[in-house]
Amino acid sequence: MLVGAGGHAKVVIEVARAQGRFEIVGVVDPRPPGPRVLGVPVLGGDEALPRLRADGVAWAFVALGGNALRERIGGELRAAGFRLATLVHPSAEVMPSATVGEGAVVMARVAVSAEARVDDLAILNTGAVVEHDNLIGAAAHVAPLAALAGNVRVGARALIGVGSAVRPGVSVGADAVVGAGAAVVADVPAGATVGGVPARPLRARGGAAAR
Ligand SMILES: CC(=O)SCCNC(=O)CCNC(=O)[C@H](O)C(C)(C)COP(=O)(O)OP(=O)(O)OC[C@H]1O[C@@H](n2cnc3c(N)ncnc32)[C@H](O)[C@@H]1OP(=O)(O)O
Repeated sequence: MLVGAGGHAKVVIEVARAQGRFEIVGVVDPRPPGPRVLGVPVLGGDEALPRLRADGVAWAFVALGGNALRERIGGELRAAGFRLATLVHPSAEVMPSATVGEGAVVMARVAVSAEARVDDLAILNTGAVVEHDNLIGAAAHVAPLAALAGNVRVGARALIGVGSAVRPGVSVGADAVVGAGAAVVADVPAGATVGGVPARPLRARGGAAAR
């Protein structure tokens, strides 16, 4: 069962189908765009969760792009007795010494290198490169084609924007945002928004949709 019926959920459904480990019985979303998402039925809003658990649905996945929201809903699902699935597209390369946490998704053509650690509820989006010894914090999001060199640390709920690059050994703090196309050459404080080449603090206006 998935929580969320938006664009991110569509990709998650495709990844789950390609992986072939889980049968998706339905989607839960209080404001779905329609009765089905890629053919998967919408089963209702949050009120449907206890019934699904009672009916024997054991596994859940939070298919929501917002990092803080995904972390919160993941905690609520666990408290309600669900286990969080780990979804990995078959075209992704996850080296044997790397680990990927519960509730995390690894999209198509992602590379996760030696001894990288990807914590629970993280998103590694299409084509991202997570090099050796990286630590990707809980509910962080590495967007499509972002490249993290060796020994990079990404804090919980941080967003590494599409197509950005992060220098070896750099730490990006919790809840920070790295803008699309940035080159991050120095540590980013928790909660900061940076962008550009090299990345500098931005006076971001905070549009949630842009994230
Ligand atoms: C499958 C998927 O879609 S996954 C989606 C992953 N999401 C992303 O990668 C999104 C990353 N987000 C961004 O890059 C956003 O532009 C943000 C978060 C950096 C800023 O967004 P907002 O807070 O809405 O800021 P806004 O667009 O109003 O721009 C504020 C200023 O920063 C500048 N700016 C915005 N983004 C960037 C950027 N990536 N690099 C450099 N400068 C930027 C703007 O030009 C503007 O400058 P000005 O004040 O001189 O006019």
